Amino acid sequence: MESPGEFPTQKDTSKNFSNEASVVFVLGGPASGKGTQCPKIVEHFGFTHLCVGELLEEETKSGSENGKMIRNFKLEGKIVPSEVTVGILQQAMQQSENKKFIIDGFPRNEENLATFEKTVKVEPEFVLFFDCPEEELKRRLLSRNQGRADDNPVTIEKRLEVFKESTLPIINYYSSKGKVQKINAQRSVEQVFDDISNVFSKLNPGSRGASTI
Ligand SMILES: Nc1ncnc2c1ncn2[C@@H]1O[C@H](COP(=O)(O)OP(=O)(O)OP(=O)(O)O)[C@@H](O)[C@H]1O
Ligand SMILES: O=c1ccn([C@@H]2O[C@H](COP(=O)(O)O)[C@@H](O)[C@H]2O)c(=O)[nH]1
Ligand SMILES: [Mg+2]
Repeated sequence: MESPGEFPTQKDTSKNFSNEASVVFVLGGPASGKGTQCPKIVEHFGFTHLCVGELLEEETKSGSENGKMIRNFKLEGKIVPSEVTVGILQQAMQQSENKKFIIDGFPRNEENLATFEKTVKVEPEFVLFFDCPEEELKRRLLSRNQGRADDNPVTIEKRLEVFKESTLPIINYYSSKGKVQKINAQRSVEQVFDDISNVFSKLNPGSRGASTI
């Protein structure tokens, strides 16, 4: 167990966030297109994109003990402990002027969700779910070619397993609450964004104030 000093400060932000932050979670299998579509949502709908995988990647460059641990977890396709991830995410939310967030690739499992609910205390307006067949995900992962250490055949298999075992239940949980907006992600980038635009135009997230837990 690392010293508490290793973690970013986790202030109780319930007062800050409960009345002003608006959150949309963006979930889907690895390479389903989340990182391709989120900048378009930023451009057209004024959200701030927080890609949790990238925030964790930045931490690996800090040279901290947490950074080393995160690098190993990512290489093994495992989900980083929630207190670390939520600490980093919460810090990014606090530092942002904009309080409308699309949170990409989180929550990945029950522990992530429970820690976010307990700490950040913001209920997502909805979950944008990129639905894509596994064969297409594998094809995209093997041809992404962006230098990601976790885009190798062994880690890809692990990430796909973790998605099915740990993240699909989170999507099903929000689905049972009527909060999932499912997008067919196996179409062109433009067609996928057309559907996303329809969802954001219809639901207009961020317009009614925050949803608190
Ligand atoms: N609609 C699409 N059709 C075909 N290829 C796509 C589409 N959307 C994205 N891609 C390609 O698939 C690959 C993965 O996309 P992207 O990085 O956006 O996925 P991701 O969901 O963010 O993945 P990860 O969870 O691994 O970060 C990239 O090479 C991207 O160019
Ligand atoms: O909430 C999260 C998000 C990501 N991770 C780790 O990062 C990699 C890559 O994430 P992408 O969203 O696919 O870019 C993922 O495999 C996990 O190891 C995490 O632990 N928790
Ligand atoms: Mg991504």
